[in-house]
Amino acid sequence: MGCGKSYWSKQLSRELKIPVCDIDDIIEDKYNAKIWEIFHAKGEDYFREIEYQVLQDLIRIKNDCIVSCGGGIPCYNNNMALMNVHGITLYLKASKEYVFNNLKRNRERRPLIAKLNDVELRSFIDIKLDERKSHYEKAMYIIDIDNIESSDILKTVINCINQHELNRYCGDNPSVLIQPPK
Ligand SMILES: Nc1ncnc2c1ncn2[C@@H]1O[C@H](COP(=O)(O)OP(=O)(O)OP(=O)(O)O)[C@@H](O)[C@H]1O
Ligand SMILES: O=C(O)C1=C[C@@H](O)[C@@H](O)[C@H](O)C1
Ligand SMILES: [Mg+2]
Repeated sequence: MGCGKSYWSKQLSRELKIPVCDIDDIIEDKYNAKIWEIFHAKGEDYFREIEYQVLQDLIRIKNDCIVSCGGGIPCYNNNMALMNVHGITLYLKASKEYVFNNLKRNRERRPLIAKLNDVELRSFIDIKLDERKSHYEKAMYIIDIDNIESSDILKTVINCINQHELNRYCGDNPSVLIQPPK
């Protein structure tokens, strides 16, 4: 939630030349409405259902892409398990202060925090991150972004993906790892 998934996934997409699918953006395009408008008109339960549908659509299409999920996705339905089965999942773990600094700007675009003042926003982040922690931590990789220079975050994400692919390729035959290039 607010840790920079949308921001970093776009950078990652440019770097790896793999398309990015930001689930919030897909929903806004598909329903021709802003996320906050959907929340206001139809409520949160409806929004969680369409998030789930869009995630399933992305899985069905099976194109290689970088998916930036909404902050709530891992905590509803069986979304986290689905993402773990069908992709490589990374949690950009950020402290409450880091998230506050990201979210205090443009909060009107996020329906869950639009009407909160700074004190209320801090309290919301405090409660939500505690509530969501166990879901977020089911990701395959956890990157502690508070302790990484901003200029190194992308590199760390790419290293994680490469390492994952290498392990998957090698399976239980680690000798592949040490073969020199032909
Ligand atoms: N490294 C960064 N440098 C500058 N701005 C950043 C950085 N990371 C995040 N931001 C800004 O912080 C805000 C929150 O980031 P972003 O929207 O990417 O978070 P998110 O994890 O996608 O949130 P959500 O869970 O709501 O989808 C945005 O305004 C974004 O531009
Ligand atoms: O943390 C959340 O629950 C949300 C995060 C955003 O990505 C949007 O999906 C929406 O504002 C809800
Ligand atoms: Mg986002």
